[in-house]
Amino acid sequence: MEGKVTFSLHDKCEIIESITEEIEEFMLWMGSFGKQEEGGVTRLLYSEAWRDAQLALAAAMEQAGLEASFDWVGNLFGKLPGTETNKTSIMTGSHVDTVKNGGMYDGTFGIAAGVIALKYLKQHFGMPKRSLEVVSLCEEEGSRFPMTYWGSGSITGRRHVEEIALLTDENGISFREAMEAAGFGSGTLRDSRRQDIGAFIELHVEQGIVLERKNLNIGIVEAIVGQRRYTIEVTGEANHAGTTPMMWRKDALGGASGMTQYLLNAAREQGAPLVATVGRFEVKPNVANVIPEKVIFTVDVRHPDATVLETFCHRFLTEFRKIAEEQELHVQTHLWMNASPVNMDKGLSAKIERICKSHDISHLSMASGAGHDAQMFQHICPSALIFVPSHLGISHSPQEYTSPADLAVGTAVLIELLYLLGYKEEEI
Ligand SMILES: NC(=O)NC(NC(N)=O)C(=O)[O-]
Ligand SMILES: [Zn+2]
Ligand SMILES: [Zn+2]
Repeated sequence: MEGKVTFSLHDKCEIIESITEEIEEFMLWMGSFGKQEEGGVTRLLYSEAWRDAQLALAAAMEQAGLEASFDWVGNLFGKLPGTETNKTSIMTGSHVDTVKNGGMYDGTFGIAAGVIALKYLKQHFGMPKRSLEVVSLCEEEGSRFPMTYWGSGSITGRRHVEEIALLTDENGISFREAMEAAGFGSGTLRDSRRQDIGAFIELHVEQGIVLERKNLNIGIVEAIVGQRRYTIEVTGEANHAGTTPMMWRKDALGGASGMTQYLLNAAREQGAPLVATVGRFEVKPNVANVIPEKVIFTVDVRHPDATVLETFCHRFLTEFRKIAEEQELHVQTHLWMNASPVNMDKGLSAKIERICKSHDISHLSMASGAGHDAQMFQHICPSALIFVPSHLGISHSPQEYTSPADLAVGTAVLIELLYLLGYKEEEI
């Protein structure tokens, strides 16, 4: 194979043409696992839909000529073993889990593109010198349990089994129980921690509107924002809605809504790029004629600067305590996600830029306001994050959409990058 084929603009067009339909079909097929009546996709970690998707993906990987295997937590790998066995692996992929009633592309695209890229490379160039792997990461979103990056975190040593011991989902099912019911967390599977990854490349939909507005094909991510998530529990006193005068109530919802208003106003005041979200809000007992006894809600705050993020969080937590005290409520705050801002690898990003330039693919260096598995990998190896446009900038919604043509351009860039690293042994 050596020297037989080199990439050129002509080849790139051919690649795009030959994979456009394939990627579209793959995406639609994956979107059928966890398809909701409301139109979106729900694949929560270790659920039936999640398991069906992982098992079907394993079969698809084998069909594509890859060696498929699972690790202890349920990450799925498809490997094209390198002929030079002493070299570290080049890994690509993304997460298979979704938010509740989310889109078809978030996470899934990076896996689909990885499988198609490796299949293409094997068919056209045979076995690589350096092992190439595609990974379908078991969890990233934190949608079922208060735990994010469980897949990439387990591989990179940033998440540990002790952390899941006390976690339960909203139905009271424990993390352990769910993991074992799905067939994972057992001794027969190989340990998730990896020390042999030379580079990680994630292809993902932008989930924002920048690329589409600017009419560009590719985003090369320079940095990912820092992100914190809290669960806030406000406790008051349940009492009769008719007989309890307003000034003698301990209304948990009154307090929680004041906290929410404070948070959102403070975020607006602070201005971009800071963002704050209350995405979950649970009232107990949630009955019309009972003063709410308890409210549990989540806070998600993001900013690219760690100090600004820290200062803002300190400010709203102090105010939450003040509001609780004034209204004779009890407030408990639990920080369960604290991801620092991360810069992606400059060398890999420069390579991606070079590929785009050489093929006249329009591109932009940009920041990511969403969290990504690539930020976990960047802690252990050079990692890159490549975006393709999201139509109307909508994500975490059934309306999420990227055209097959845009997906194919991203996949073609991935193919070339993997080719350079795996077959041409370009230095990382
Ligand atoms: N790409 C994502 O949608 N990531 C999401 N999930 C995490 N873990 O950051 C998020 O909320 O940004
Ligand atoms: Zn997401
Ligand atoms: Zn994602």
